[in-house]
Amino acid sequence: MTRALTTFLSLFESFHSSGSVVACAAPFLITLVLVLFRPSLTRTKLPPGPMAFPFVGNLLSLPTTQKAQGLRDMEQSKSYGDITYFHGLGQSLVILNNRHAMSELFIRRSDITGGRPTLTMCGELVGYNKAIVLKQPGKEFREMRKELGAAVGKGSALSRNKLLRHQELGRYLSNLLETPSLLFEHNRWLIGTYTLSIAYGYRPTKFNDTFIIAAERALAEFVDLIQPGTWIVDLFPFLKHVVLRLPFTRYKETISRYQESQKALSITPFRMVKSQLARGTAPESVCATLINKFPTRSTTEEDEAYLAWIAGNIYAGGSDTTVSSLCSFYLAMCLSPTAKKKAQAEIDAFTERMDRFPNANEKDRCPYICALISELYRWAIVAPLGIPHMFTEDVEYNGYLIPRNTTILVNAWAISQDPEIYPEPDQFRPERFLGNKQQLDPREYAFGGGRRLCPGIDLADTMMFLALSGILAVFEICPLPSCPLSYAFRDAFSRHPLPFECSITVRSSRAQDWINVALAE
Ligand code: HEM
Repeated sequence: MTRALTTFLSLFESFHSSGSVVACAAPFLITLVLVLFRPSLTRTKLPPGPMAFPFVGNLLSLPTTQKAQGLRDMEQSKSYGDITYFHGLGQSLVILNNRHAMSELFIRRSDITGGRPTLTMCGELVGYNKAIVLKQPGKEFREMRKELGAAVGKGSALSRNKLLRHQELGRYLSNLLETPSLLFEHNRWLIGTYTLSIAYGYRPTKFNDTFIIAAERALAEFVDLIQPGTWIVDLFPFLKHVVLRLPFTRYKETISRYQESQKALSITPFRMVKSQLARGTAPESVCATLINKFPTRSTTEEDEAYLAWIAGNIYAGGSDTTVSSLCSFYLAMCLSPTAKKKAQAEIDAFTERMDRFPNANEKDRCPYICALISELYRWAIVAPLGIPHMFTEDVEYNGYLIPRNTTILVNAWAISQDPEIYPEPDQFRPERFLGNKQQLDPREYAFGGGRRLCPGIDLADTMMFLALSGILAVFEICPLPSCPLSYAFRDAFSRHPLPFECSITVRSSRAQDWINVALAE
């Protein structure tokens, strides 16, 4: 309809310039068009947004950092309502400001909100469009999600107790005790080890493991690649043929460098497992299971990429995000001694009775620690604006028309801080998720939603549960009087607490025993 109206307006302009014939016919034409298009005229009302300027629209009002954007959108939601609309340079974007808009548009209309914005540079030119996260909905997307869900979702066939071993946790605790100042590096190592052993049966022994370094480089480049406004080919895809030929732009070198990193994250570990399988030495893993299940799908490079990117999503999607929650846990324990004491009492009762740390399938025996994990997902939300989706059709909402191909962001940060859902939202309070009157589970928005809901929620819960149980059983975590702590985060694609120091000491003489038991497993 928008196109019909535009065509009409340009027709009207050309008639207007051609003189008297039109002068006579114009009233008739106007009446005809008004009658024909009247319902659609009211429908084409776009959602409200900040003031627009020619050409750039109101894109300049888009704040640059995610936290600022979250804050600002909360402000804006008071003036614009549920949704805020940005447009310019041929692009349009809508931010869903609250839980109501999220469930109405994102979840109830998940049939048309499952697309991803097309990223020519990152997806097409560097090759990340083979990864689930950038795949457009369709048969292959559904199949990949199904396989990943079967591998890491609830009730997956893989034995988590075997893959996420206490031995790695014991090594983490022991290393952390030796060098507590390297807290963030130890956290990265533990989650890296967990995700790599699930994906490939691979267990790095040191921080500077070659695979972890290559994967981290690829993820950093991925973040660089998806930054809005960085790559001209994302705004004007037809330029991709031009920029590749231009001398001096270095596009070609950049693309091939990024392609190499992309393959180091996906194809290299895949081929490692493939040759281990051929030699009969492959440990249990998602990748080995996939190769055995689809023996004919790993002959061409295209097929390899398909399987490699099912397993590749585990490290790519699960490491940086879970590390963020694990780092926030230490911050929360320093700032909320009451929550820490209650969690320690729960884990002490477990370890005294069982003489070991809990296993992956024993979450229900530690409800306070599970509630603490939920509160971490809310209090220190990892992806404040989620990952952009795209409307695959025009949609009407509250009398507004949101055009097809509009990018959608959910302001998950605003939901997590809504005082009507979470009284005193800045307080860290696991009790919100215990008892009869529980508050909204943050898994309903902190992991995205609809058809693209994060497939790793259950795995993230399990990794967090194992890590937190061990840490709480063994360590006393306290703020350092010399280093004031603050609730401050590095704003990026995923949010991480800013580096901080805290005191990490052994809680009791038995703590060293628990570490030794774990190391010996
Ligand atoms: C605390 C941990 C985690 C957080 C906060 C998190 C958050 C998210 C969010 C917000 C999305 C976007 C969903 C959407 O577009 O609506 C997402 C997608 C995704 N996550 Fe996670 N995630 C976490 C852990 C994991 C883990 C452990 C895995 C491993 C399997 C994983 C794999 C993925 C994948 C593959 C996608 C893309 C899904 C798609 O595009 O269809 N995530 N995650």
